[in-house]
Amino acid sequence: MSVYRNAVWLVKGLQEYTKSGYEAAAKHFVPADLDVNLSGRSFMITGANSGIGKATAQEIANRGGIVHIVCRNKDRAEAAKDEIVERSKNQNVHVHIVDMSIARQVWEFAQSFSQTDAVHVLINNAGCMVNQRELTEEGLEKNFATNTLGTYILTTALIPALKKVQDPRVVTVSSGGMLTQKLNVDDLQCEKGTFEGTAVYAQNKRQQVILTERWASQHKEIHFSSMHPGWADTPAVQTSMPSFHAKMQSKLRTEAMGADTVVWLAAAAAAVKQPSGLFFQDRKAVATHLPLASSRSTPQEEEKLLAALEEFALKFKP
Ligand SMILES: NC(=O)c1ccc[n+]([C@@H]2O[C@H](COP(=O)([O-])OP(=O)(O)OC[C@H]3O[C@@H](n4cnc5c(N)ncnc54)[C@H](O)[C@@H]3O)[C@@H](O)[C@H]2O)c1
Repeated sequence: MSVYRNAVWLVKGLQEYTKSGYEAAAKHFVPADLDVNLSGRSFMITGANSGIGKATAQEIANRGGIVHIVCRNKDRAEAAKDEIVERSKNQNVHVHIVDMSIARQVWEFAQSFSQTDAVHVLINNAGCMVNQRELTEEGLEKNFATNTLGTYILTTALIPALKKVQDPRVVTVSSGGMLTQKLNVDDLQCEKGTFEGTAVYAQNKRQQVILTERWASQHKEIHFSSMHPGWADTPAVQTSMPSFHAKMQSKLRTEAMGADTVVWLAAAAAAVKQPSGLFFQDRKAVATHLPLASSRSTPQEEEKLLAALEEFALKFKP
């Protein structure tokens, strides 16, 4: 089955996820959707010192939003902030230093942030594809800790604050790669079989899509969406997938093209006219399963994922 899924997905990717796929889709965009003034609205963006996250932060700052960038490395975060401020002339850009793979840090940050600041839109963008099985200082597999557990803790910890504001939204930057995976709750720490970074990453991205659906059904006051940015030329693709990057370089999207649907979901009025919980690509809700891929999970498997994440999260709650 995985050979079938990978083959169908690659053909789809070559048509849709590339720069030409973006240009074809963009012909149907409504440009006025992003003619918005975001002053007074607060956007938290994880992993915003580079790539899609930084391009998103720039677009939001350009429209007057209050931008909170959540990054691991202080120097890189400050440099990104300076660039965003310089280009947008918007001084309302704030840096927060958090390692999203360390559950305790994510908890502490979310709790202290919600005591002092408001958040209207949370953008879960930070992500990684670590190709060897590596453990965090808390003993968790690093891809899972960053992509799934970090996203889970930050989102659930901010839900009470999101419920206090007007038009709250959560956008999670997943990946079309998740289409190759069926949810697997039996090996969240990747202890069984051979470790393959791309598959582990895609499994985490599937988990993000399921979390988005679950959160949408549990918290009706908040608009949740997950999305695929397409294949964009970013540091993550250059370092984690060097041979894919070398082969595809001329066909990859720019970072701004990758960020377009994130910005649209975070800022456009049209986005919240769509139901909550869907998966987007190029400003359109798209299927979360390939045809005949047998990748659907049962409600019991999804409940098991949520219960496991809750258990991990509570273990590290300060
Ligand atoms: N570029 C693509 O083609 C593509 C395709 C599908 C999905 N994505 C997703 O887009 C998102 C952004 O990736 P990108 O391609 O812009 O790459 P990127 O490397 O530029 O961005 C990833 C960001 O996440 C940050 N990050 C990683 N681990 C972190 C941690 N532990 N704590 C805090 N921050 C951390 C990085 O520092 C970086 O700023 C990711 O979630 C990625 O999975 C990208």
